[in-house]
Amino acid sequence: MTCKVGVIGAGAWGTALAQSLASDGSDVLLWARESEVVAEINAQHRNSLFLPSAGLSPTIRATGDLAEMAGLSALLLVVPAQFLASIIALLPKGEHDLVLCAKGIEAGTGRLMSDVAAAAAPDAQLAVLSGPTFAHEVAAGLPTAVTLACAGGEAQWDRLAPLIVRHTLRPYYSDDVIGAEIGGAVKNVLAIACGVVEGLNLGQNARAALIARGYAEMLRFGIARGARAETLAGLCGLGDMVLTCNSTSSRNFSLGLAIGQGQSAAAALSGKNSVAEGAATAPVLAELAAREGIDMPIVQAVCRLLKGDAPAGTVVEDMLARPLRAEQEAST
Ligand SMILES: NC(=O)C1=CN([C@@H]2O[C@H](COP(=O)(O)OP(=O)(O)OC[C@H]3O[C@@H](n4cnc5c(N)ncnc54)[C@H](O)[C@@H]3O)[C@@H](O)[C@H]2O)C=CC1
Ligand SMILES: O=C(CO)COP(=O)(O)O
Repeated sequence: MTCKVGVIGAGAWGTALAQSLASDGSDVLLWARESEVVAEINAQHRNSLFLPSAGLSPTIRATGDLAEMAGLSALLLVVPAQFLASIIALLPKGEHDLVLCAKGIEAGTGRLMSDVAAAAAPDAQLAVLSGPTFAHEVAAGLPTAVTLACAGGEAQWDRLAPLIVRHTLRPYYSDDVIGAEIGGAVKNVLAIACGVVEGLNLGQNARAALIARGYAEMLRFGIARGARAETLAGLCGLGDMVLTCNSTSSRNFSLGLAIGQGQSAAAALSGKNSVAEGAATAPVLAELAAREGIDMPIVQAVCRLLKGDAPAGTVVEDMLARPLRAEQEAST
């Protein structure tokens, strides 16, 4: 079978997406940065560094050479957000579909992933794949649904959906690329906050309040940037919050949990192979919100905790002391 789809980035999510694509016998080309990951996938059909739970299909071929991606119809970009610009600059140029799968905002520039990709690959057709998708569940073939937001509208969806859909991976169409990106980027920061609440043993009422008020922050930021509210209410926004704000399988939630239990963010993040995107996104998101006059107190509180400005208990006391306000103002 001819290979049509390439996956760039063999962390947990890129490996799981490759496994899903290969689940019907399709050939998949998977680029890994680490030579030992390339070797292990090709020889043993495993990725013990990033997704140790999964056995991989022999129709996944790993490579360390991005030039091999030339000529493929669609490339799924699954490197962490902070590395997207450097990797995309190395890709063969072309009019292929680039599907952005990282959830984050570029530190230093404040660019969304679609801004990064549009600048580096002006001829490519951009789409965003995002939703509630723990990698180990997708790799195990458990049912999962995602938003596939296509900048090129339905014509692009007609090309891409057949390449991505599988028995247990179900994409839903959207043309709201910005909404899909903002949902995924902001929920990672909110998942850190929910982990802190868990670490402090503040109870389930507090977590539910944080999810609802965090969603109001996501809406305010998203709408100010041109996202549609209904996109954020879907899989890539609220759907992904329901997953990651409630589970220690989330690296972002687990980071917050460690902070709530008294560890510094630096200690909780050190020595890890895996990424907690919210840690890099929170400061740049807070800065963008402040610059644009968008009220995001939970995001600001996460930033204080990541910087180590105050103990978690003090940050929570400050949140509780905020002036009362009307709930519905949150989404206006
Ligand atoms: N793991 C998951 O369940 C999901 C992850 N995502 C998103 O996918 C993106 C990738 O995350 P994971 O696959 O989980 O990563 P991971 O945490 O499993 O692995 C880290 C990745 O970073 C790469 N990396 C490290 N340094 C690099 C550098 N200098 N340049 C380029 N790449 C470098 C590694 O090669 C590896 O692919 C993130 O934006 C994450 O939010 C989205 C949905 C689900
Ligand atoms: O985005 C994810 C699931 O949708 C994965 O979340 P974490 O990056 O917090 O593990």
